[in-house]
This record gives sequence, structure tokens and C-alpha cells, in this order.
Amino acid sequence: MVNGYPNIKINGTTNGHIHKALETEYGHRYTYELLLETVHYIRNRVSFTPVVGVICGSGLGSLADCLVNPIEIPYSTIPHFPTSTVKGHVGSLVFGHLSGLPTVCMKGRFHYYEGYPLWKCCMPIRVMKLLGVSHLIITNAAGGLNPSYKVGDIMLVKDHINIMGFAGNNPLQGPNDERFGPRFPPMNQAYNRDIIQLAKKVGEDMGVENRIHEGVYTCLGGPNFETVAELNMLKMLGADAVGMSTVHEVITANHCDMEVFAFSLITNECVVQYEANNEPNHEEVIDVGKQREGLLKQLVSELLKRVFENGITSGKIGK
Ligand SMILES: O=P(O)(O)O[C@H]1O[C@H](CO)[C@@H](O)[C@H]1O
Ligand SMILES: Nc1nc2[nH]cnc2c(=O)[nH]1
Repeated sequence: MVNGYPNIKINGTTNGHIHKALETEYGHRYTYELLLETVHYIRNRVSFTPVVGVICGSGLGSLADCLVNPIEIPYSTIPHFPTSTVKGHVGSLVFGHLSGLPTVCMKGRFHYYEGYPLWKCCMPIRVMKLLGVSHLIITNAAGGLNPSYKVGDIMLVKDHINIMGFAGNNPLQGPNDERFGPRFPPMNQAYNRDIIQLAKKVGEDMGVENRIHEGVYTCLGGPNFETVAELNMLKMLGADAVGMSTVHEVITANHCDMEVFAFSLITNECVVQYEANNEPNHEEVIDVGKQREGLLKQLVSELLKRVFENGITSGKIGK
């Protein structure tokens, strides 16, 4: 310990003085030790080690209903956890078994527009990693930019465009603790390719292959929905769906070497013409989530069963 701060390795040096200075610069981020306190609290309440994590998107909290013998812990009772403030995000961790696998579901996520910095939005991912989670399923509600996408379709995320990152806003910004991951993590294979292939096969077997696409997700800070000009720009950049989450979670999960699978439920078709008079709204987003909950539950349960039957540990080429 130096100056009351753990003498951790930052950028290859171990120096508590540097840590203290950077902490002042970047605010009081979660240290590894602090997150261990959160993990300790949870471990005292859950007797098994989760290997699968699921982040439930807006209106998709019912995915947690698939868990057998659930143990629900409200975020508000967990040390150092932020709290959910958005409708459609209940705000609790639910532990149980999904397709026989020990799982933790985040019933509610944290968004940048709630006022949380990105590193705080992503804190639960590191907690899940420390609890033992190796495979993370990230779900979200998103607007469809690709003209072939219809409301209620599912987009398997094959890649993302980190718009907030272009401006230097990244959950990994600031001192890097190598116990979580490397300073410069690669992101070109951020989404497990084998799990995407398996999900497409599950969709075929369920007879919904025409409602399933593979595409590129992008995240804006929100909370407003986009202007027509912004949406047309995002389309030109190559984005197929737009939301206000997921990208920073994927970055944090890859940083700490988790296998990531993500999908978007297309809850609205983005309005890309000035002549149109329909407007997106959050109620509609939540309603579509409810309408598709049966399909999504079946997809997630069957996919997880097959991921572990097939022993998928890394979808990265050459690993
Ligand atoms: O990404 P999730 O949390 O699913 O929610 C999406 O839906 C909300 C807007 O209706 C935004 O929070 C957007 O990000
Ligand atoms: N940014 C954004 N987020 C969404 N979440 C659900 N629909 C949308 C949308 O159209 N835009």
C-alpha cells in the first residue's frame, strides 16, 4: 500500500503515487479490491458459481424468468452497485439455472444518459467475471436502420461502431489494472463467431430464420432518439441498428477475456425520411419486448444448451 492505495501495476509500473494522482484526475473508479467486496457480498448469498451472464435489455427483463430456483438480489442492496433508473430495467441480479447452467441475469442495465460514466455502466461485467462468468449474453432493444429489418426481428451483432469512443469516451479510459486485462485490447473478434453460427442454426430449427439477421450495432449516448440526418449518417457508416447501450459492455467484457454474444431486438424502424410523421418512443420499445419475450426465451435457452454441448470456449480464429 502507498498513501492508502494498493500498489497495483499500471502501465507496467507499480507505483501507488501514480495511482493516487490518476485517481484524482479520473475520479474514484472501482478498484479490483473494491469489486472483491461486492463479489464477497454476493458469494455469501449464492451457493453456486455462475458461468453464464445475461444482460437483459429494455423490456427484456423477463428473460430472467427462465431461471430455475431463482435468487434475486436488488442492486440497491449490493455494496458499490449503481441503481437502475430507467423504466423496463427492474434493477436486480437474478441467480439460477438456465438450460442446466449456473447463470446470473442482470435484470436492468446502466446507461450513460442516466448520468453514469461508462466505467460505472460496465462495473457489473467485471463483477460477473470475478464471480466466475465466462460467457456473456448481451441483449438490447434497438432501432432498425437496415431497410430489410422489421419490428420484432432479431439482429445477431457481428460487430459494432463505437461512436462515443471516436470522441475518446471509453469504459477502459484511465489507469489500467492488468488483473482485469491488457492496456490495449484487440476488438476485431469481439463477438464469438461460433456462437453466432449456432444462434442462426437455432433460429432455423425454430422456423424463424427469416426474422433473424446478422448486423452491425452502434451506440449513441442518448437519451434522445436520433434526428433524420443522424440516422442517415449512421446508415452511411455501415450501422444496421442503433441503441444507447451494449458497445461499452462488449468492450469491457472482451478486455477481461469473456466470450461475448449479443443480439438486438428491433423495436422500431428508424425514421430516415423527413416526410414521415411517426416518432419512436420508449413505451413502444418496451411493448415490442413483451410481444417477443416467448421467442427470445426459447432462443436463449436453446442456444445456451448447444453452446455448452458443443464445448464452445473461444470463437476467435487461431485460439
Ligand atoms: O439498450 P437497451 O437498454 O435495451 O435500451 C434501449 O431502449 C432505450 C430507448 O427506448 C434505450 O435505453 C436504448 O438503449
Ligand atoms: N438510439 C436509439 N435507441 C433505441 N432503442 C430502441 N430504439 C432505439 C432507437 O431508435 N434509437
